[in-house]
Amino acid sequence: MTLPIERAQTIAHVLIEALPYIQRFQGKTMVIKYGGNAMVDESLKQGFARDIVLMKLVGINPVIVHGGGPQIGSLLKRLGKASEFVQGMRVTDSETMDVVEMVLGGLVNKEIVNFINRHGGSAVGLTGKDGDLIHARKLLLHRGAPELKATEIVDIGHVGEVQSIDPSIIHMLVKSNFIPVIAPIGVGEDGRSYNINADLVAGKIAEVLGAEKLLLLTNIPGLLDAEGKLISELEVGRVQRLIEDGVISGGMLPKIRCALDAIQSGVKSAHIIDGRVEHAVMLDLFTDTGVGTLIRAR
Ligand SMILES: Nc1ncnc2c1ncn2[C@@H]1O[C@H](COP(=O)(O)OP(=O)(O)O)[C@@H](O)[C@H]1O
Ligand SMILES: CC(=O)N[C@@H](CCC(=O)OP(=O)(O)O)C(=O)O
Repeated sequence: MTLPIERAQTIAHVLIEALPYIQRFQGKTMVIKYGGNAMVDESLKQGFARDIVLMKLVGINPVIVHGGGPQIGSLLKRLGKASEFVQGMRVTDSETMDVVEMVLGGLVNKEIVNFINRHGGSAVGLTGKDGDLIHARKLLLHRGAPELKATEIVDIGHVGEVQSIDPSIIHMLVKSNFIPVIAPIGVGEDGRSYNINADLVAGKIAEVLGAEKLLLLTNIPGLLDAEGKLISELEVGRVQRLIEDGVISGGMLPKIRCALDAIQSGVKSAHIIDGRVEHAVMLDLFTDTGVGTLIRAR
């Protein structure tokens, strides 16, 4: 079957327009955080898988870190357990930790791996335990006002923060043309598992790999201001005020913090984008300003 000439010309134009971006990003690493809220339906998941396979095919190295908060929440609910969050972090007792490991390291991780492989890629799923990838320590959250020296430490159980990353396994996989798909579970010095917010893991992995971009796919068009309008480029100096005024809250807090840390540590830019938009990854990659909120070093 041959394509009508107009259709073939359109395809040729699109490919030519993508060429400078492909040339610019060839050989570069992009860390993509695929949030649980962005994994909403089959066609979006397939579109995501296709974007990742295409990226790899044109010589860009995608490294995926995924979440799965809503998926953990729904299994907990079926087990009769409520989800509780403090500053965007899930309170994680031992029973919840088992569920987190099952859902993130098992169901969600393997679903993403499977989708990518079904679309022609070669994905390999890992948790932070595999290849000793993510070393974690217990996260101590402070509640209160530090300027009043009135902070109180809140214990939220088996929740971790990244202590260090050993990227050897990622380098090995990327060199052999595999696409790493990483679940945000870390291991402590005592061998215990820690539940880590996926944004924080993605940020640290982007730092350690010296990634070109950190893409954070979520379920909102980007960072919104007090009026609900999209902030298309975030000035770093504005962040503290937005947090103090309560404009940035909940799950957006770790996202903004990790994006800022990443760009301060050498990642060229971080983008918060709407994973519910079809081919969000391609749209961001192959346009100058991208879609959603751009955060970049000055
Ligand atoms: N200023 C803000 N702009 C956009 N979203 C915000 C803001 N403050 C809080 N949020 C919340 O953060 C959520 C995204 O974080 P989260 O639910 O953890 O997403 P994900 O599962 O994709 O990591 C948004 O859906 C929104 O409810
Ligand atoms: C400590 C903590 O909150 N961990 C998260 C890990 C998953 C995650 O981050 O998923 P999303 O990116 O889909 O929100 C959780 O248990 O929900």
